[in-house]
Amino acid sequence: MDSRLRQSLLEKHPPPMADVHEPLVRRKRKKVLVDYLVQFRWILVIFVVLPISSLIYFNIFLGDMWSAMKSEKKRQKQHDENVQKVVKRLKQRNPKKDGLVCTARKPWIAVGMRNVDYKRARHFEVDLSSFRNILEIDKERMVAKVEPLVNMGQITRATCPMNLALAVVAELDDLTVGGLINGYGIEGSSHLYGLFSDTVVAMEVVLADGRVVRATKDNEYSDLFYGIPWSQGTLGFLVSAEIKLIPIKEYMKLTYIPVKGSLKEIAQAYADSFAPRDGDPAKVPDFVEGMVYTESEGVMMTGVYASKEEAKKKGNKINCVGWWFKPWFYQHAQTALKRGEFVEYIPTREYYHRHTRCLYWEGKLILPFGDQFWFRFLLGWLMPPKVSLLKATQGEAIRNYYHDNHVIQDMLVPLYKVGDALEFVHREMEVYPLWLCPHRLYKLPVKTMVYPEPGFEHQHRQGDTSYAQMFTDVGVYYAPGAVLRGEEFNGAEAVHRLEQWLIENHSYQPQYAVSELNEKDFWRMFDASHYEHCRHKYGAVGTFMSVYYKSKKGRKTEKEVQEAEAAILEPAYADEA
Ligand SMILES: NC(=O)C1=CN([C@@H]2O[C@H](COP(=O)(O)OP(=O)(O)OC[C@H]3O[C@@H](n4cnc5c(N)ncnc54)[C@H](OP(=O)(O)O)[C@@H]3O)[C@@H](O)[C@H]2O)C=CC1
Ligand SMILES: C=C(/C=C/[C@@H](C)[C@H]1CC[C@H]2C3=CC=C4C[C@@H](O)CC[C@]4(C)[C@H]3CC[C@]12C)C(C)C
Repeated sequence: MDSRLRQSLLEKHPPPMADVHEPLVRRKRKKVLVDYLVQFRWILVIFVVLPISSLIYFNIFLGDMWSAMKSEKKRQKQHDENVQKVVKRLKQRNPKKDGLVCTARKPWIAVGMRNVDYKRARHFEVDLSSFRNILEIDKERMVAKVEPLVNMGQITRATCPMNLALAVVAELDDLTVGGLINGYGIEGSSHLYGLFSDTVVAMEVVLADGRVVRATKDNEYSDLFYGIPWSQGTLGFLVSAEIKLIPIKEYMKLTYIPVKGSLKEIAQAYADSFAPRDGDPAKVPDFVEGMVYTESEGVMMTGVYASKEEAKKKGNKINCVGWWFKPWFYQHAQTALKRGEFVEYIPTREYYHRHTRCLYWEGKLILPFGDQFWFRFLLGWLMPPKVSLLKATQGEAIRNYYHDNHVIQDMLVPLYKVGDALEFVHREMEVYPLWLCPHRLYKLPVKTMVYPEPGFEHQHRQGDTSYAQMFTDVGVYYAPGAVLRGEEFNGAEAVHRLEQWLIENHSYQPQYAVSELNEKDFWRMFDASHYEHCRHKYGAVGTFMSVYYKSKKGRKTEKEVQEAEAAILEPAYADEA
């Protein structure tokens, strides 16, 4: 059918949403200045962002080396002194005139997408910038004790040479332990270990009244321990965390499995790649991720740790994906669609950070020729641009462009609903590639902000166990099909529909993303009961901002700031004060 005729028919008789499997047909959109700013952003990126990024990376590298050279005892001593500075700073706050408390980390430095508007309104900052040391690597307890600003690049550099790693190593080098615990963190090992916060053994927290406590699963602060993940730093300041380590080997033996079929079939092949239907644990890989390239093509990747002896055996292919001139990882994986299934050995640390160089596939939009051979060879060593510098140089126009004409969202959905989620995204957004990464969602002794579906354990669905439901992060990052075709797209509306879909399907959206949720819907998605219990019990109300206030999109008005500050006066809170 002629596309104009189809469009006018669709406008006159819009089909009911639930039946539509085809993406919506939309009107053409006129190009405006910001389209050109985005199109030619590469000029600024090449001449300003990339050179400064590499200087910053080098500087940070020297800082990490400097920190590593200090003795463990010295690092611990400095840590204790810095904790006392946090306590002192909190005590300086005058609740009558100072704003509510948050960290002093600048909005553009954080990796997330939300605008962090609460740091642009009245607030009281506590500087945690000196908390960037690995305090101890305890090989006997298999635990790493680290400060919250330790990042993923730093930790893998320290642990991989010892054949150890955090059980969940979030992918981008710049992600910090503090952000991953107070928010969410995930990687291809989360089908075994859960989210980043599930791998934490103990947290050292400074509470609103200046008390310093160590919370674990089973001590008197266990409620705080379970309350902190997803709380966005609204219960207290995390000043160190003890995190589970696992033994690893030098290489990841990675199998690339091409899949062709409908989105539902791709979802099934993805589930089969890591959750064997017969439940045989020997068939569960150490690592897994899926990439969906079109509505009918995907590649599933499963990894198993391998020793260097095995990797170097004759006939095995070693691929050092971390070299600057190598093809971008998502494009390399895509070749499986033409080549068929193949296996290769990737050095483990390079594997952990495989999407860093091209920021998943977002790098393609920022530097359209960044994936070309000549660029990779000549300038690839400068990649990636630092997310913080991209944010610092993007200006209001590009920032809004990303909200209106781009999607950066994750949908955390039960595994058996992945097919539905893929169809939803295809229909509403047509974003490709999509990232699939499974994670366990544990049944905990308390109902935390995110929790498995009630009664899931009686359904015996693929991937589930009696103690955890298998979920999947469907990562939706890139320009939607409509935008690529020059058609109209309303990012805010699309995100709103996505969030409603998530709520209706017992699914979650990480709070680093831009959200359109109002307060009522926020608390329909997340459970408030345990969080509120901790807010009251640990005196956070009236000192720390609330998690919805932090997650809410848009500049804060003076009225909103005052309301947030006045929360302590509300009767429910006043009783406890
Ligand atoms: N692979 C993955 O898992 C990925 C995860 N992400 C997301 O990025 C975020 C991490 O980004 P990053 O820049 O490291 O973190 P951020 O600085 O963005 O911190 C995230 C939140 O955690 C709070 N927070 C951070 N440190 C502390 C602390 N020591 N004590 C109390 N609260 C704290 C921050 O509070 P405040 O606002 O007061 O500063 C903020 O609300 C995560 O939340 C994650 O969702 C993004 C990409 C990939
Ligand atoms: C959640 C995951 C990964 C997410 C990444 C793909 C995104 C996380 C933060 C994103 C970005 C932040 C700020 C930006 C500045 C803009 O001017 C351009 C885009 C971007 C670089 C943007 C790009 C995507 C992210 C890196 C995991 C769980 C997979």
